[in-house]
Amino acid sequence: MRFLKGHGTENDFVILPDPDGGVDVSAALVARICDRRAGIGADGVLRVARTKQSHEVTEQASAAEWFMDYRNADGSMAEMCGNGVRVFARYLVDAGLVEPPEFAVATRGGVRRIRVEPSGDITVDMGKPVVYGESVASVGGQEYTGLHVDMGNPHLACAIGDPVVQLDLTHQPGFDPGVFPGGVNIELFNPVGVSRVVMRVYERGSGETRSCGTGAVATAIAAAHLSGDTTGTWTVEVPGGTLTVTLDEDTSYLTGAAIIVAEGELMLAE
Ligand SMILES: N[C@@H](CCC[C@H](N)C(=O)O)C(=O)O
Repeated sequence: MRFLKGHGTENDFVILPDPDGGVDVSAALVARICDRRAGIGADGVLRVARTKQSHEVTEQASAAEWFMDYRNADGSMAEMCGNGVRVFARYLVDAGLVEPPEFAVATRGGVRRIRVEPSGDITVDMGKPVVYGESVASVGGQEYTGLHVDMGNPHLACAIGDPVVQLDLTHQPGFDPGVFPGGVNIELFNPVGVSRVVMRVYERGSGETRSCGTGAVATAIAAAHLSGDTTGTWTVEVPGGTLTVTLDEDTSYLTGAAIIVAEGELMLAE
């Protein structure tokens, strides 16, 4: 099986091109591929499928030719991945499968519009975040109140008073399973300037990662909420680099680098 490896601000993915729809990505196979010692190593897998061959895609989404079948490192499915869809887009462009600079990609969370910037960065229209109420995460015995934001996938974005660098994110943070029955991605951030935050994330199904695109938008929403804003541009510094999030009245945009670093033949099988 052919694969490629790519990342967006070091949120890394194995890409499995599957234009004919023959690749069966079981949870066990995904977990083996993502294993950083026994596999290739990644935060997730992006299967590149044709929308018309994908049963999970709605009628409306079939306007996009390609469907991002995203899996977390533990093999679980997620609705959306902001960095993943940008790396997916980079692959489609490099492979000549779409016409840049603007095209659409179908995801379980709906169709996402992509724009390749003159700089080479990739912007994705992430849709309008849905803000629910507050909830609480606990890390290392400390409780942090955050904002429950739905980006297609669930997030709890918590502002903390101290620098996020000192947090121990080697274990799953606590959260309210009554609010998040399907699990949640937890962002912890501290503001470091005007419209600028530093963020770390513990992702559902993948553990701590060096970046999370949907999490960066959820964090920008939470930071905007704290400063009484609803629109504007936020710089989100993550361990793997810097993302830019723009919020307007109708939608949100995520911009950053998306890079393919390798390709090869996968020897792992079912
Ligand atoms: N890293 C992603 C989010 C991937 C999915 C997430 N772990 C979930 O289960 O919802 C991003 O860049 O958005």
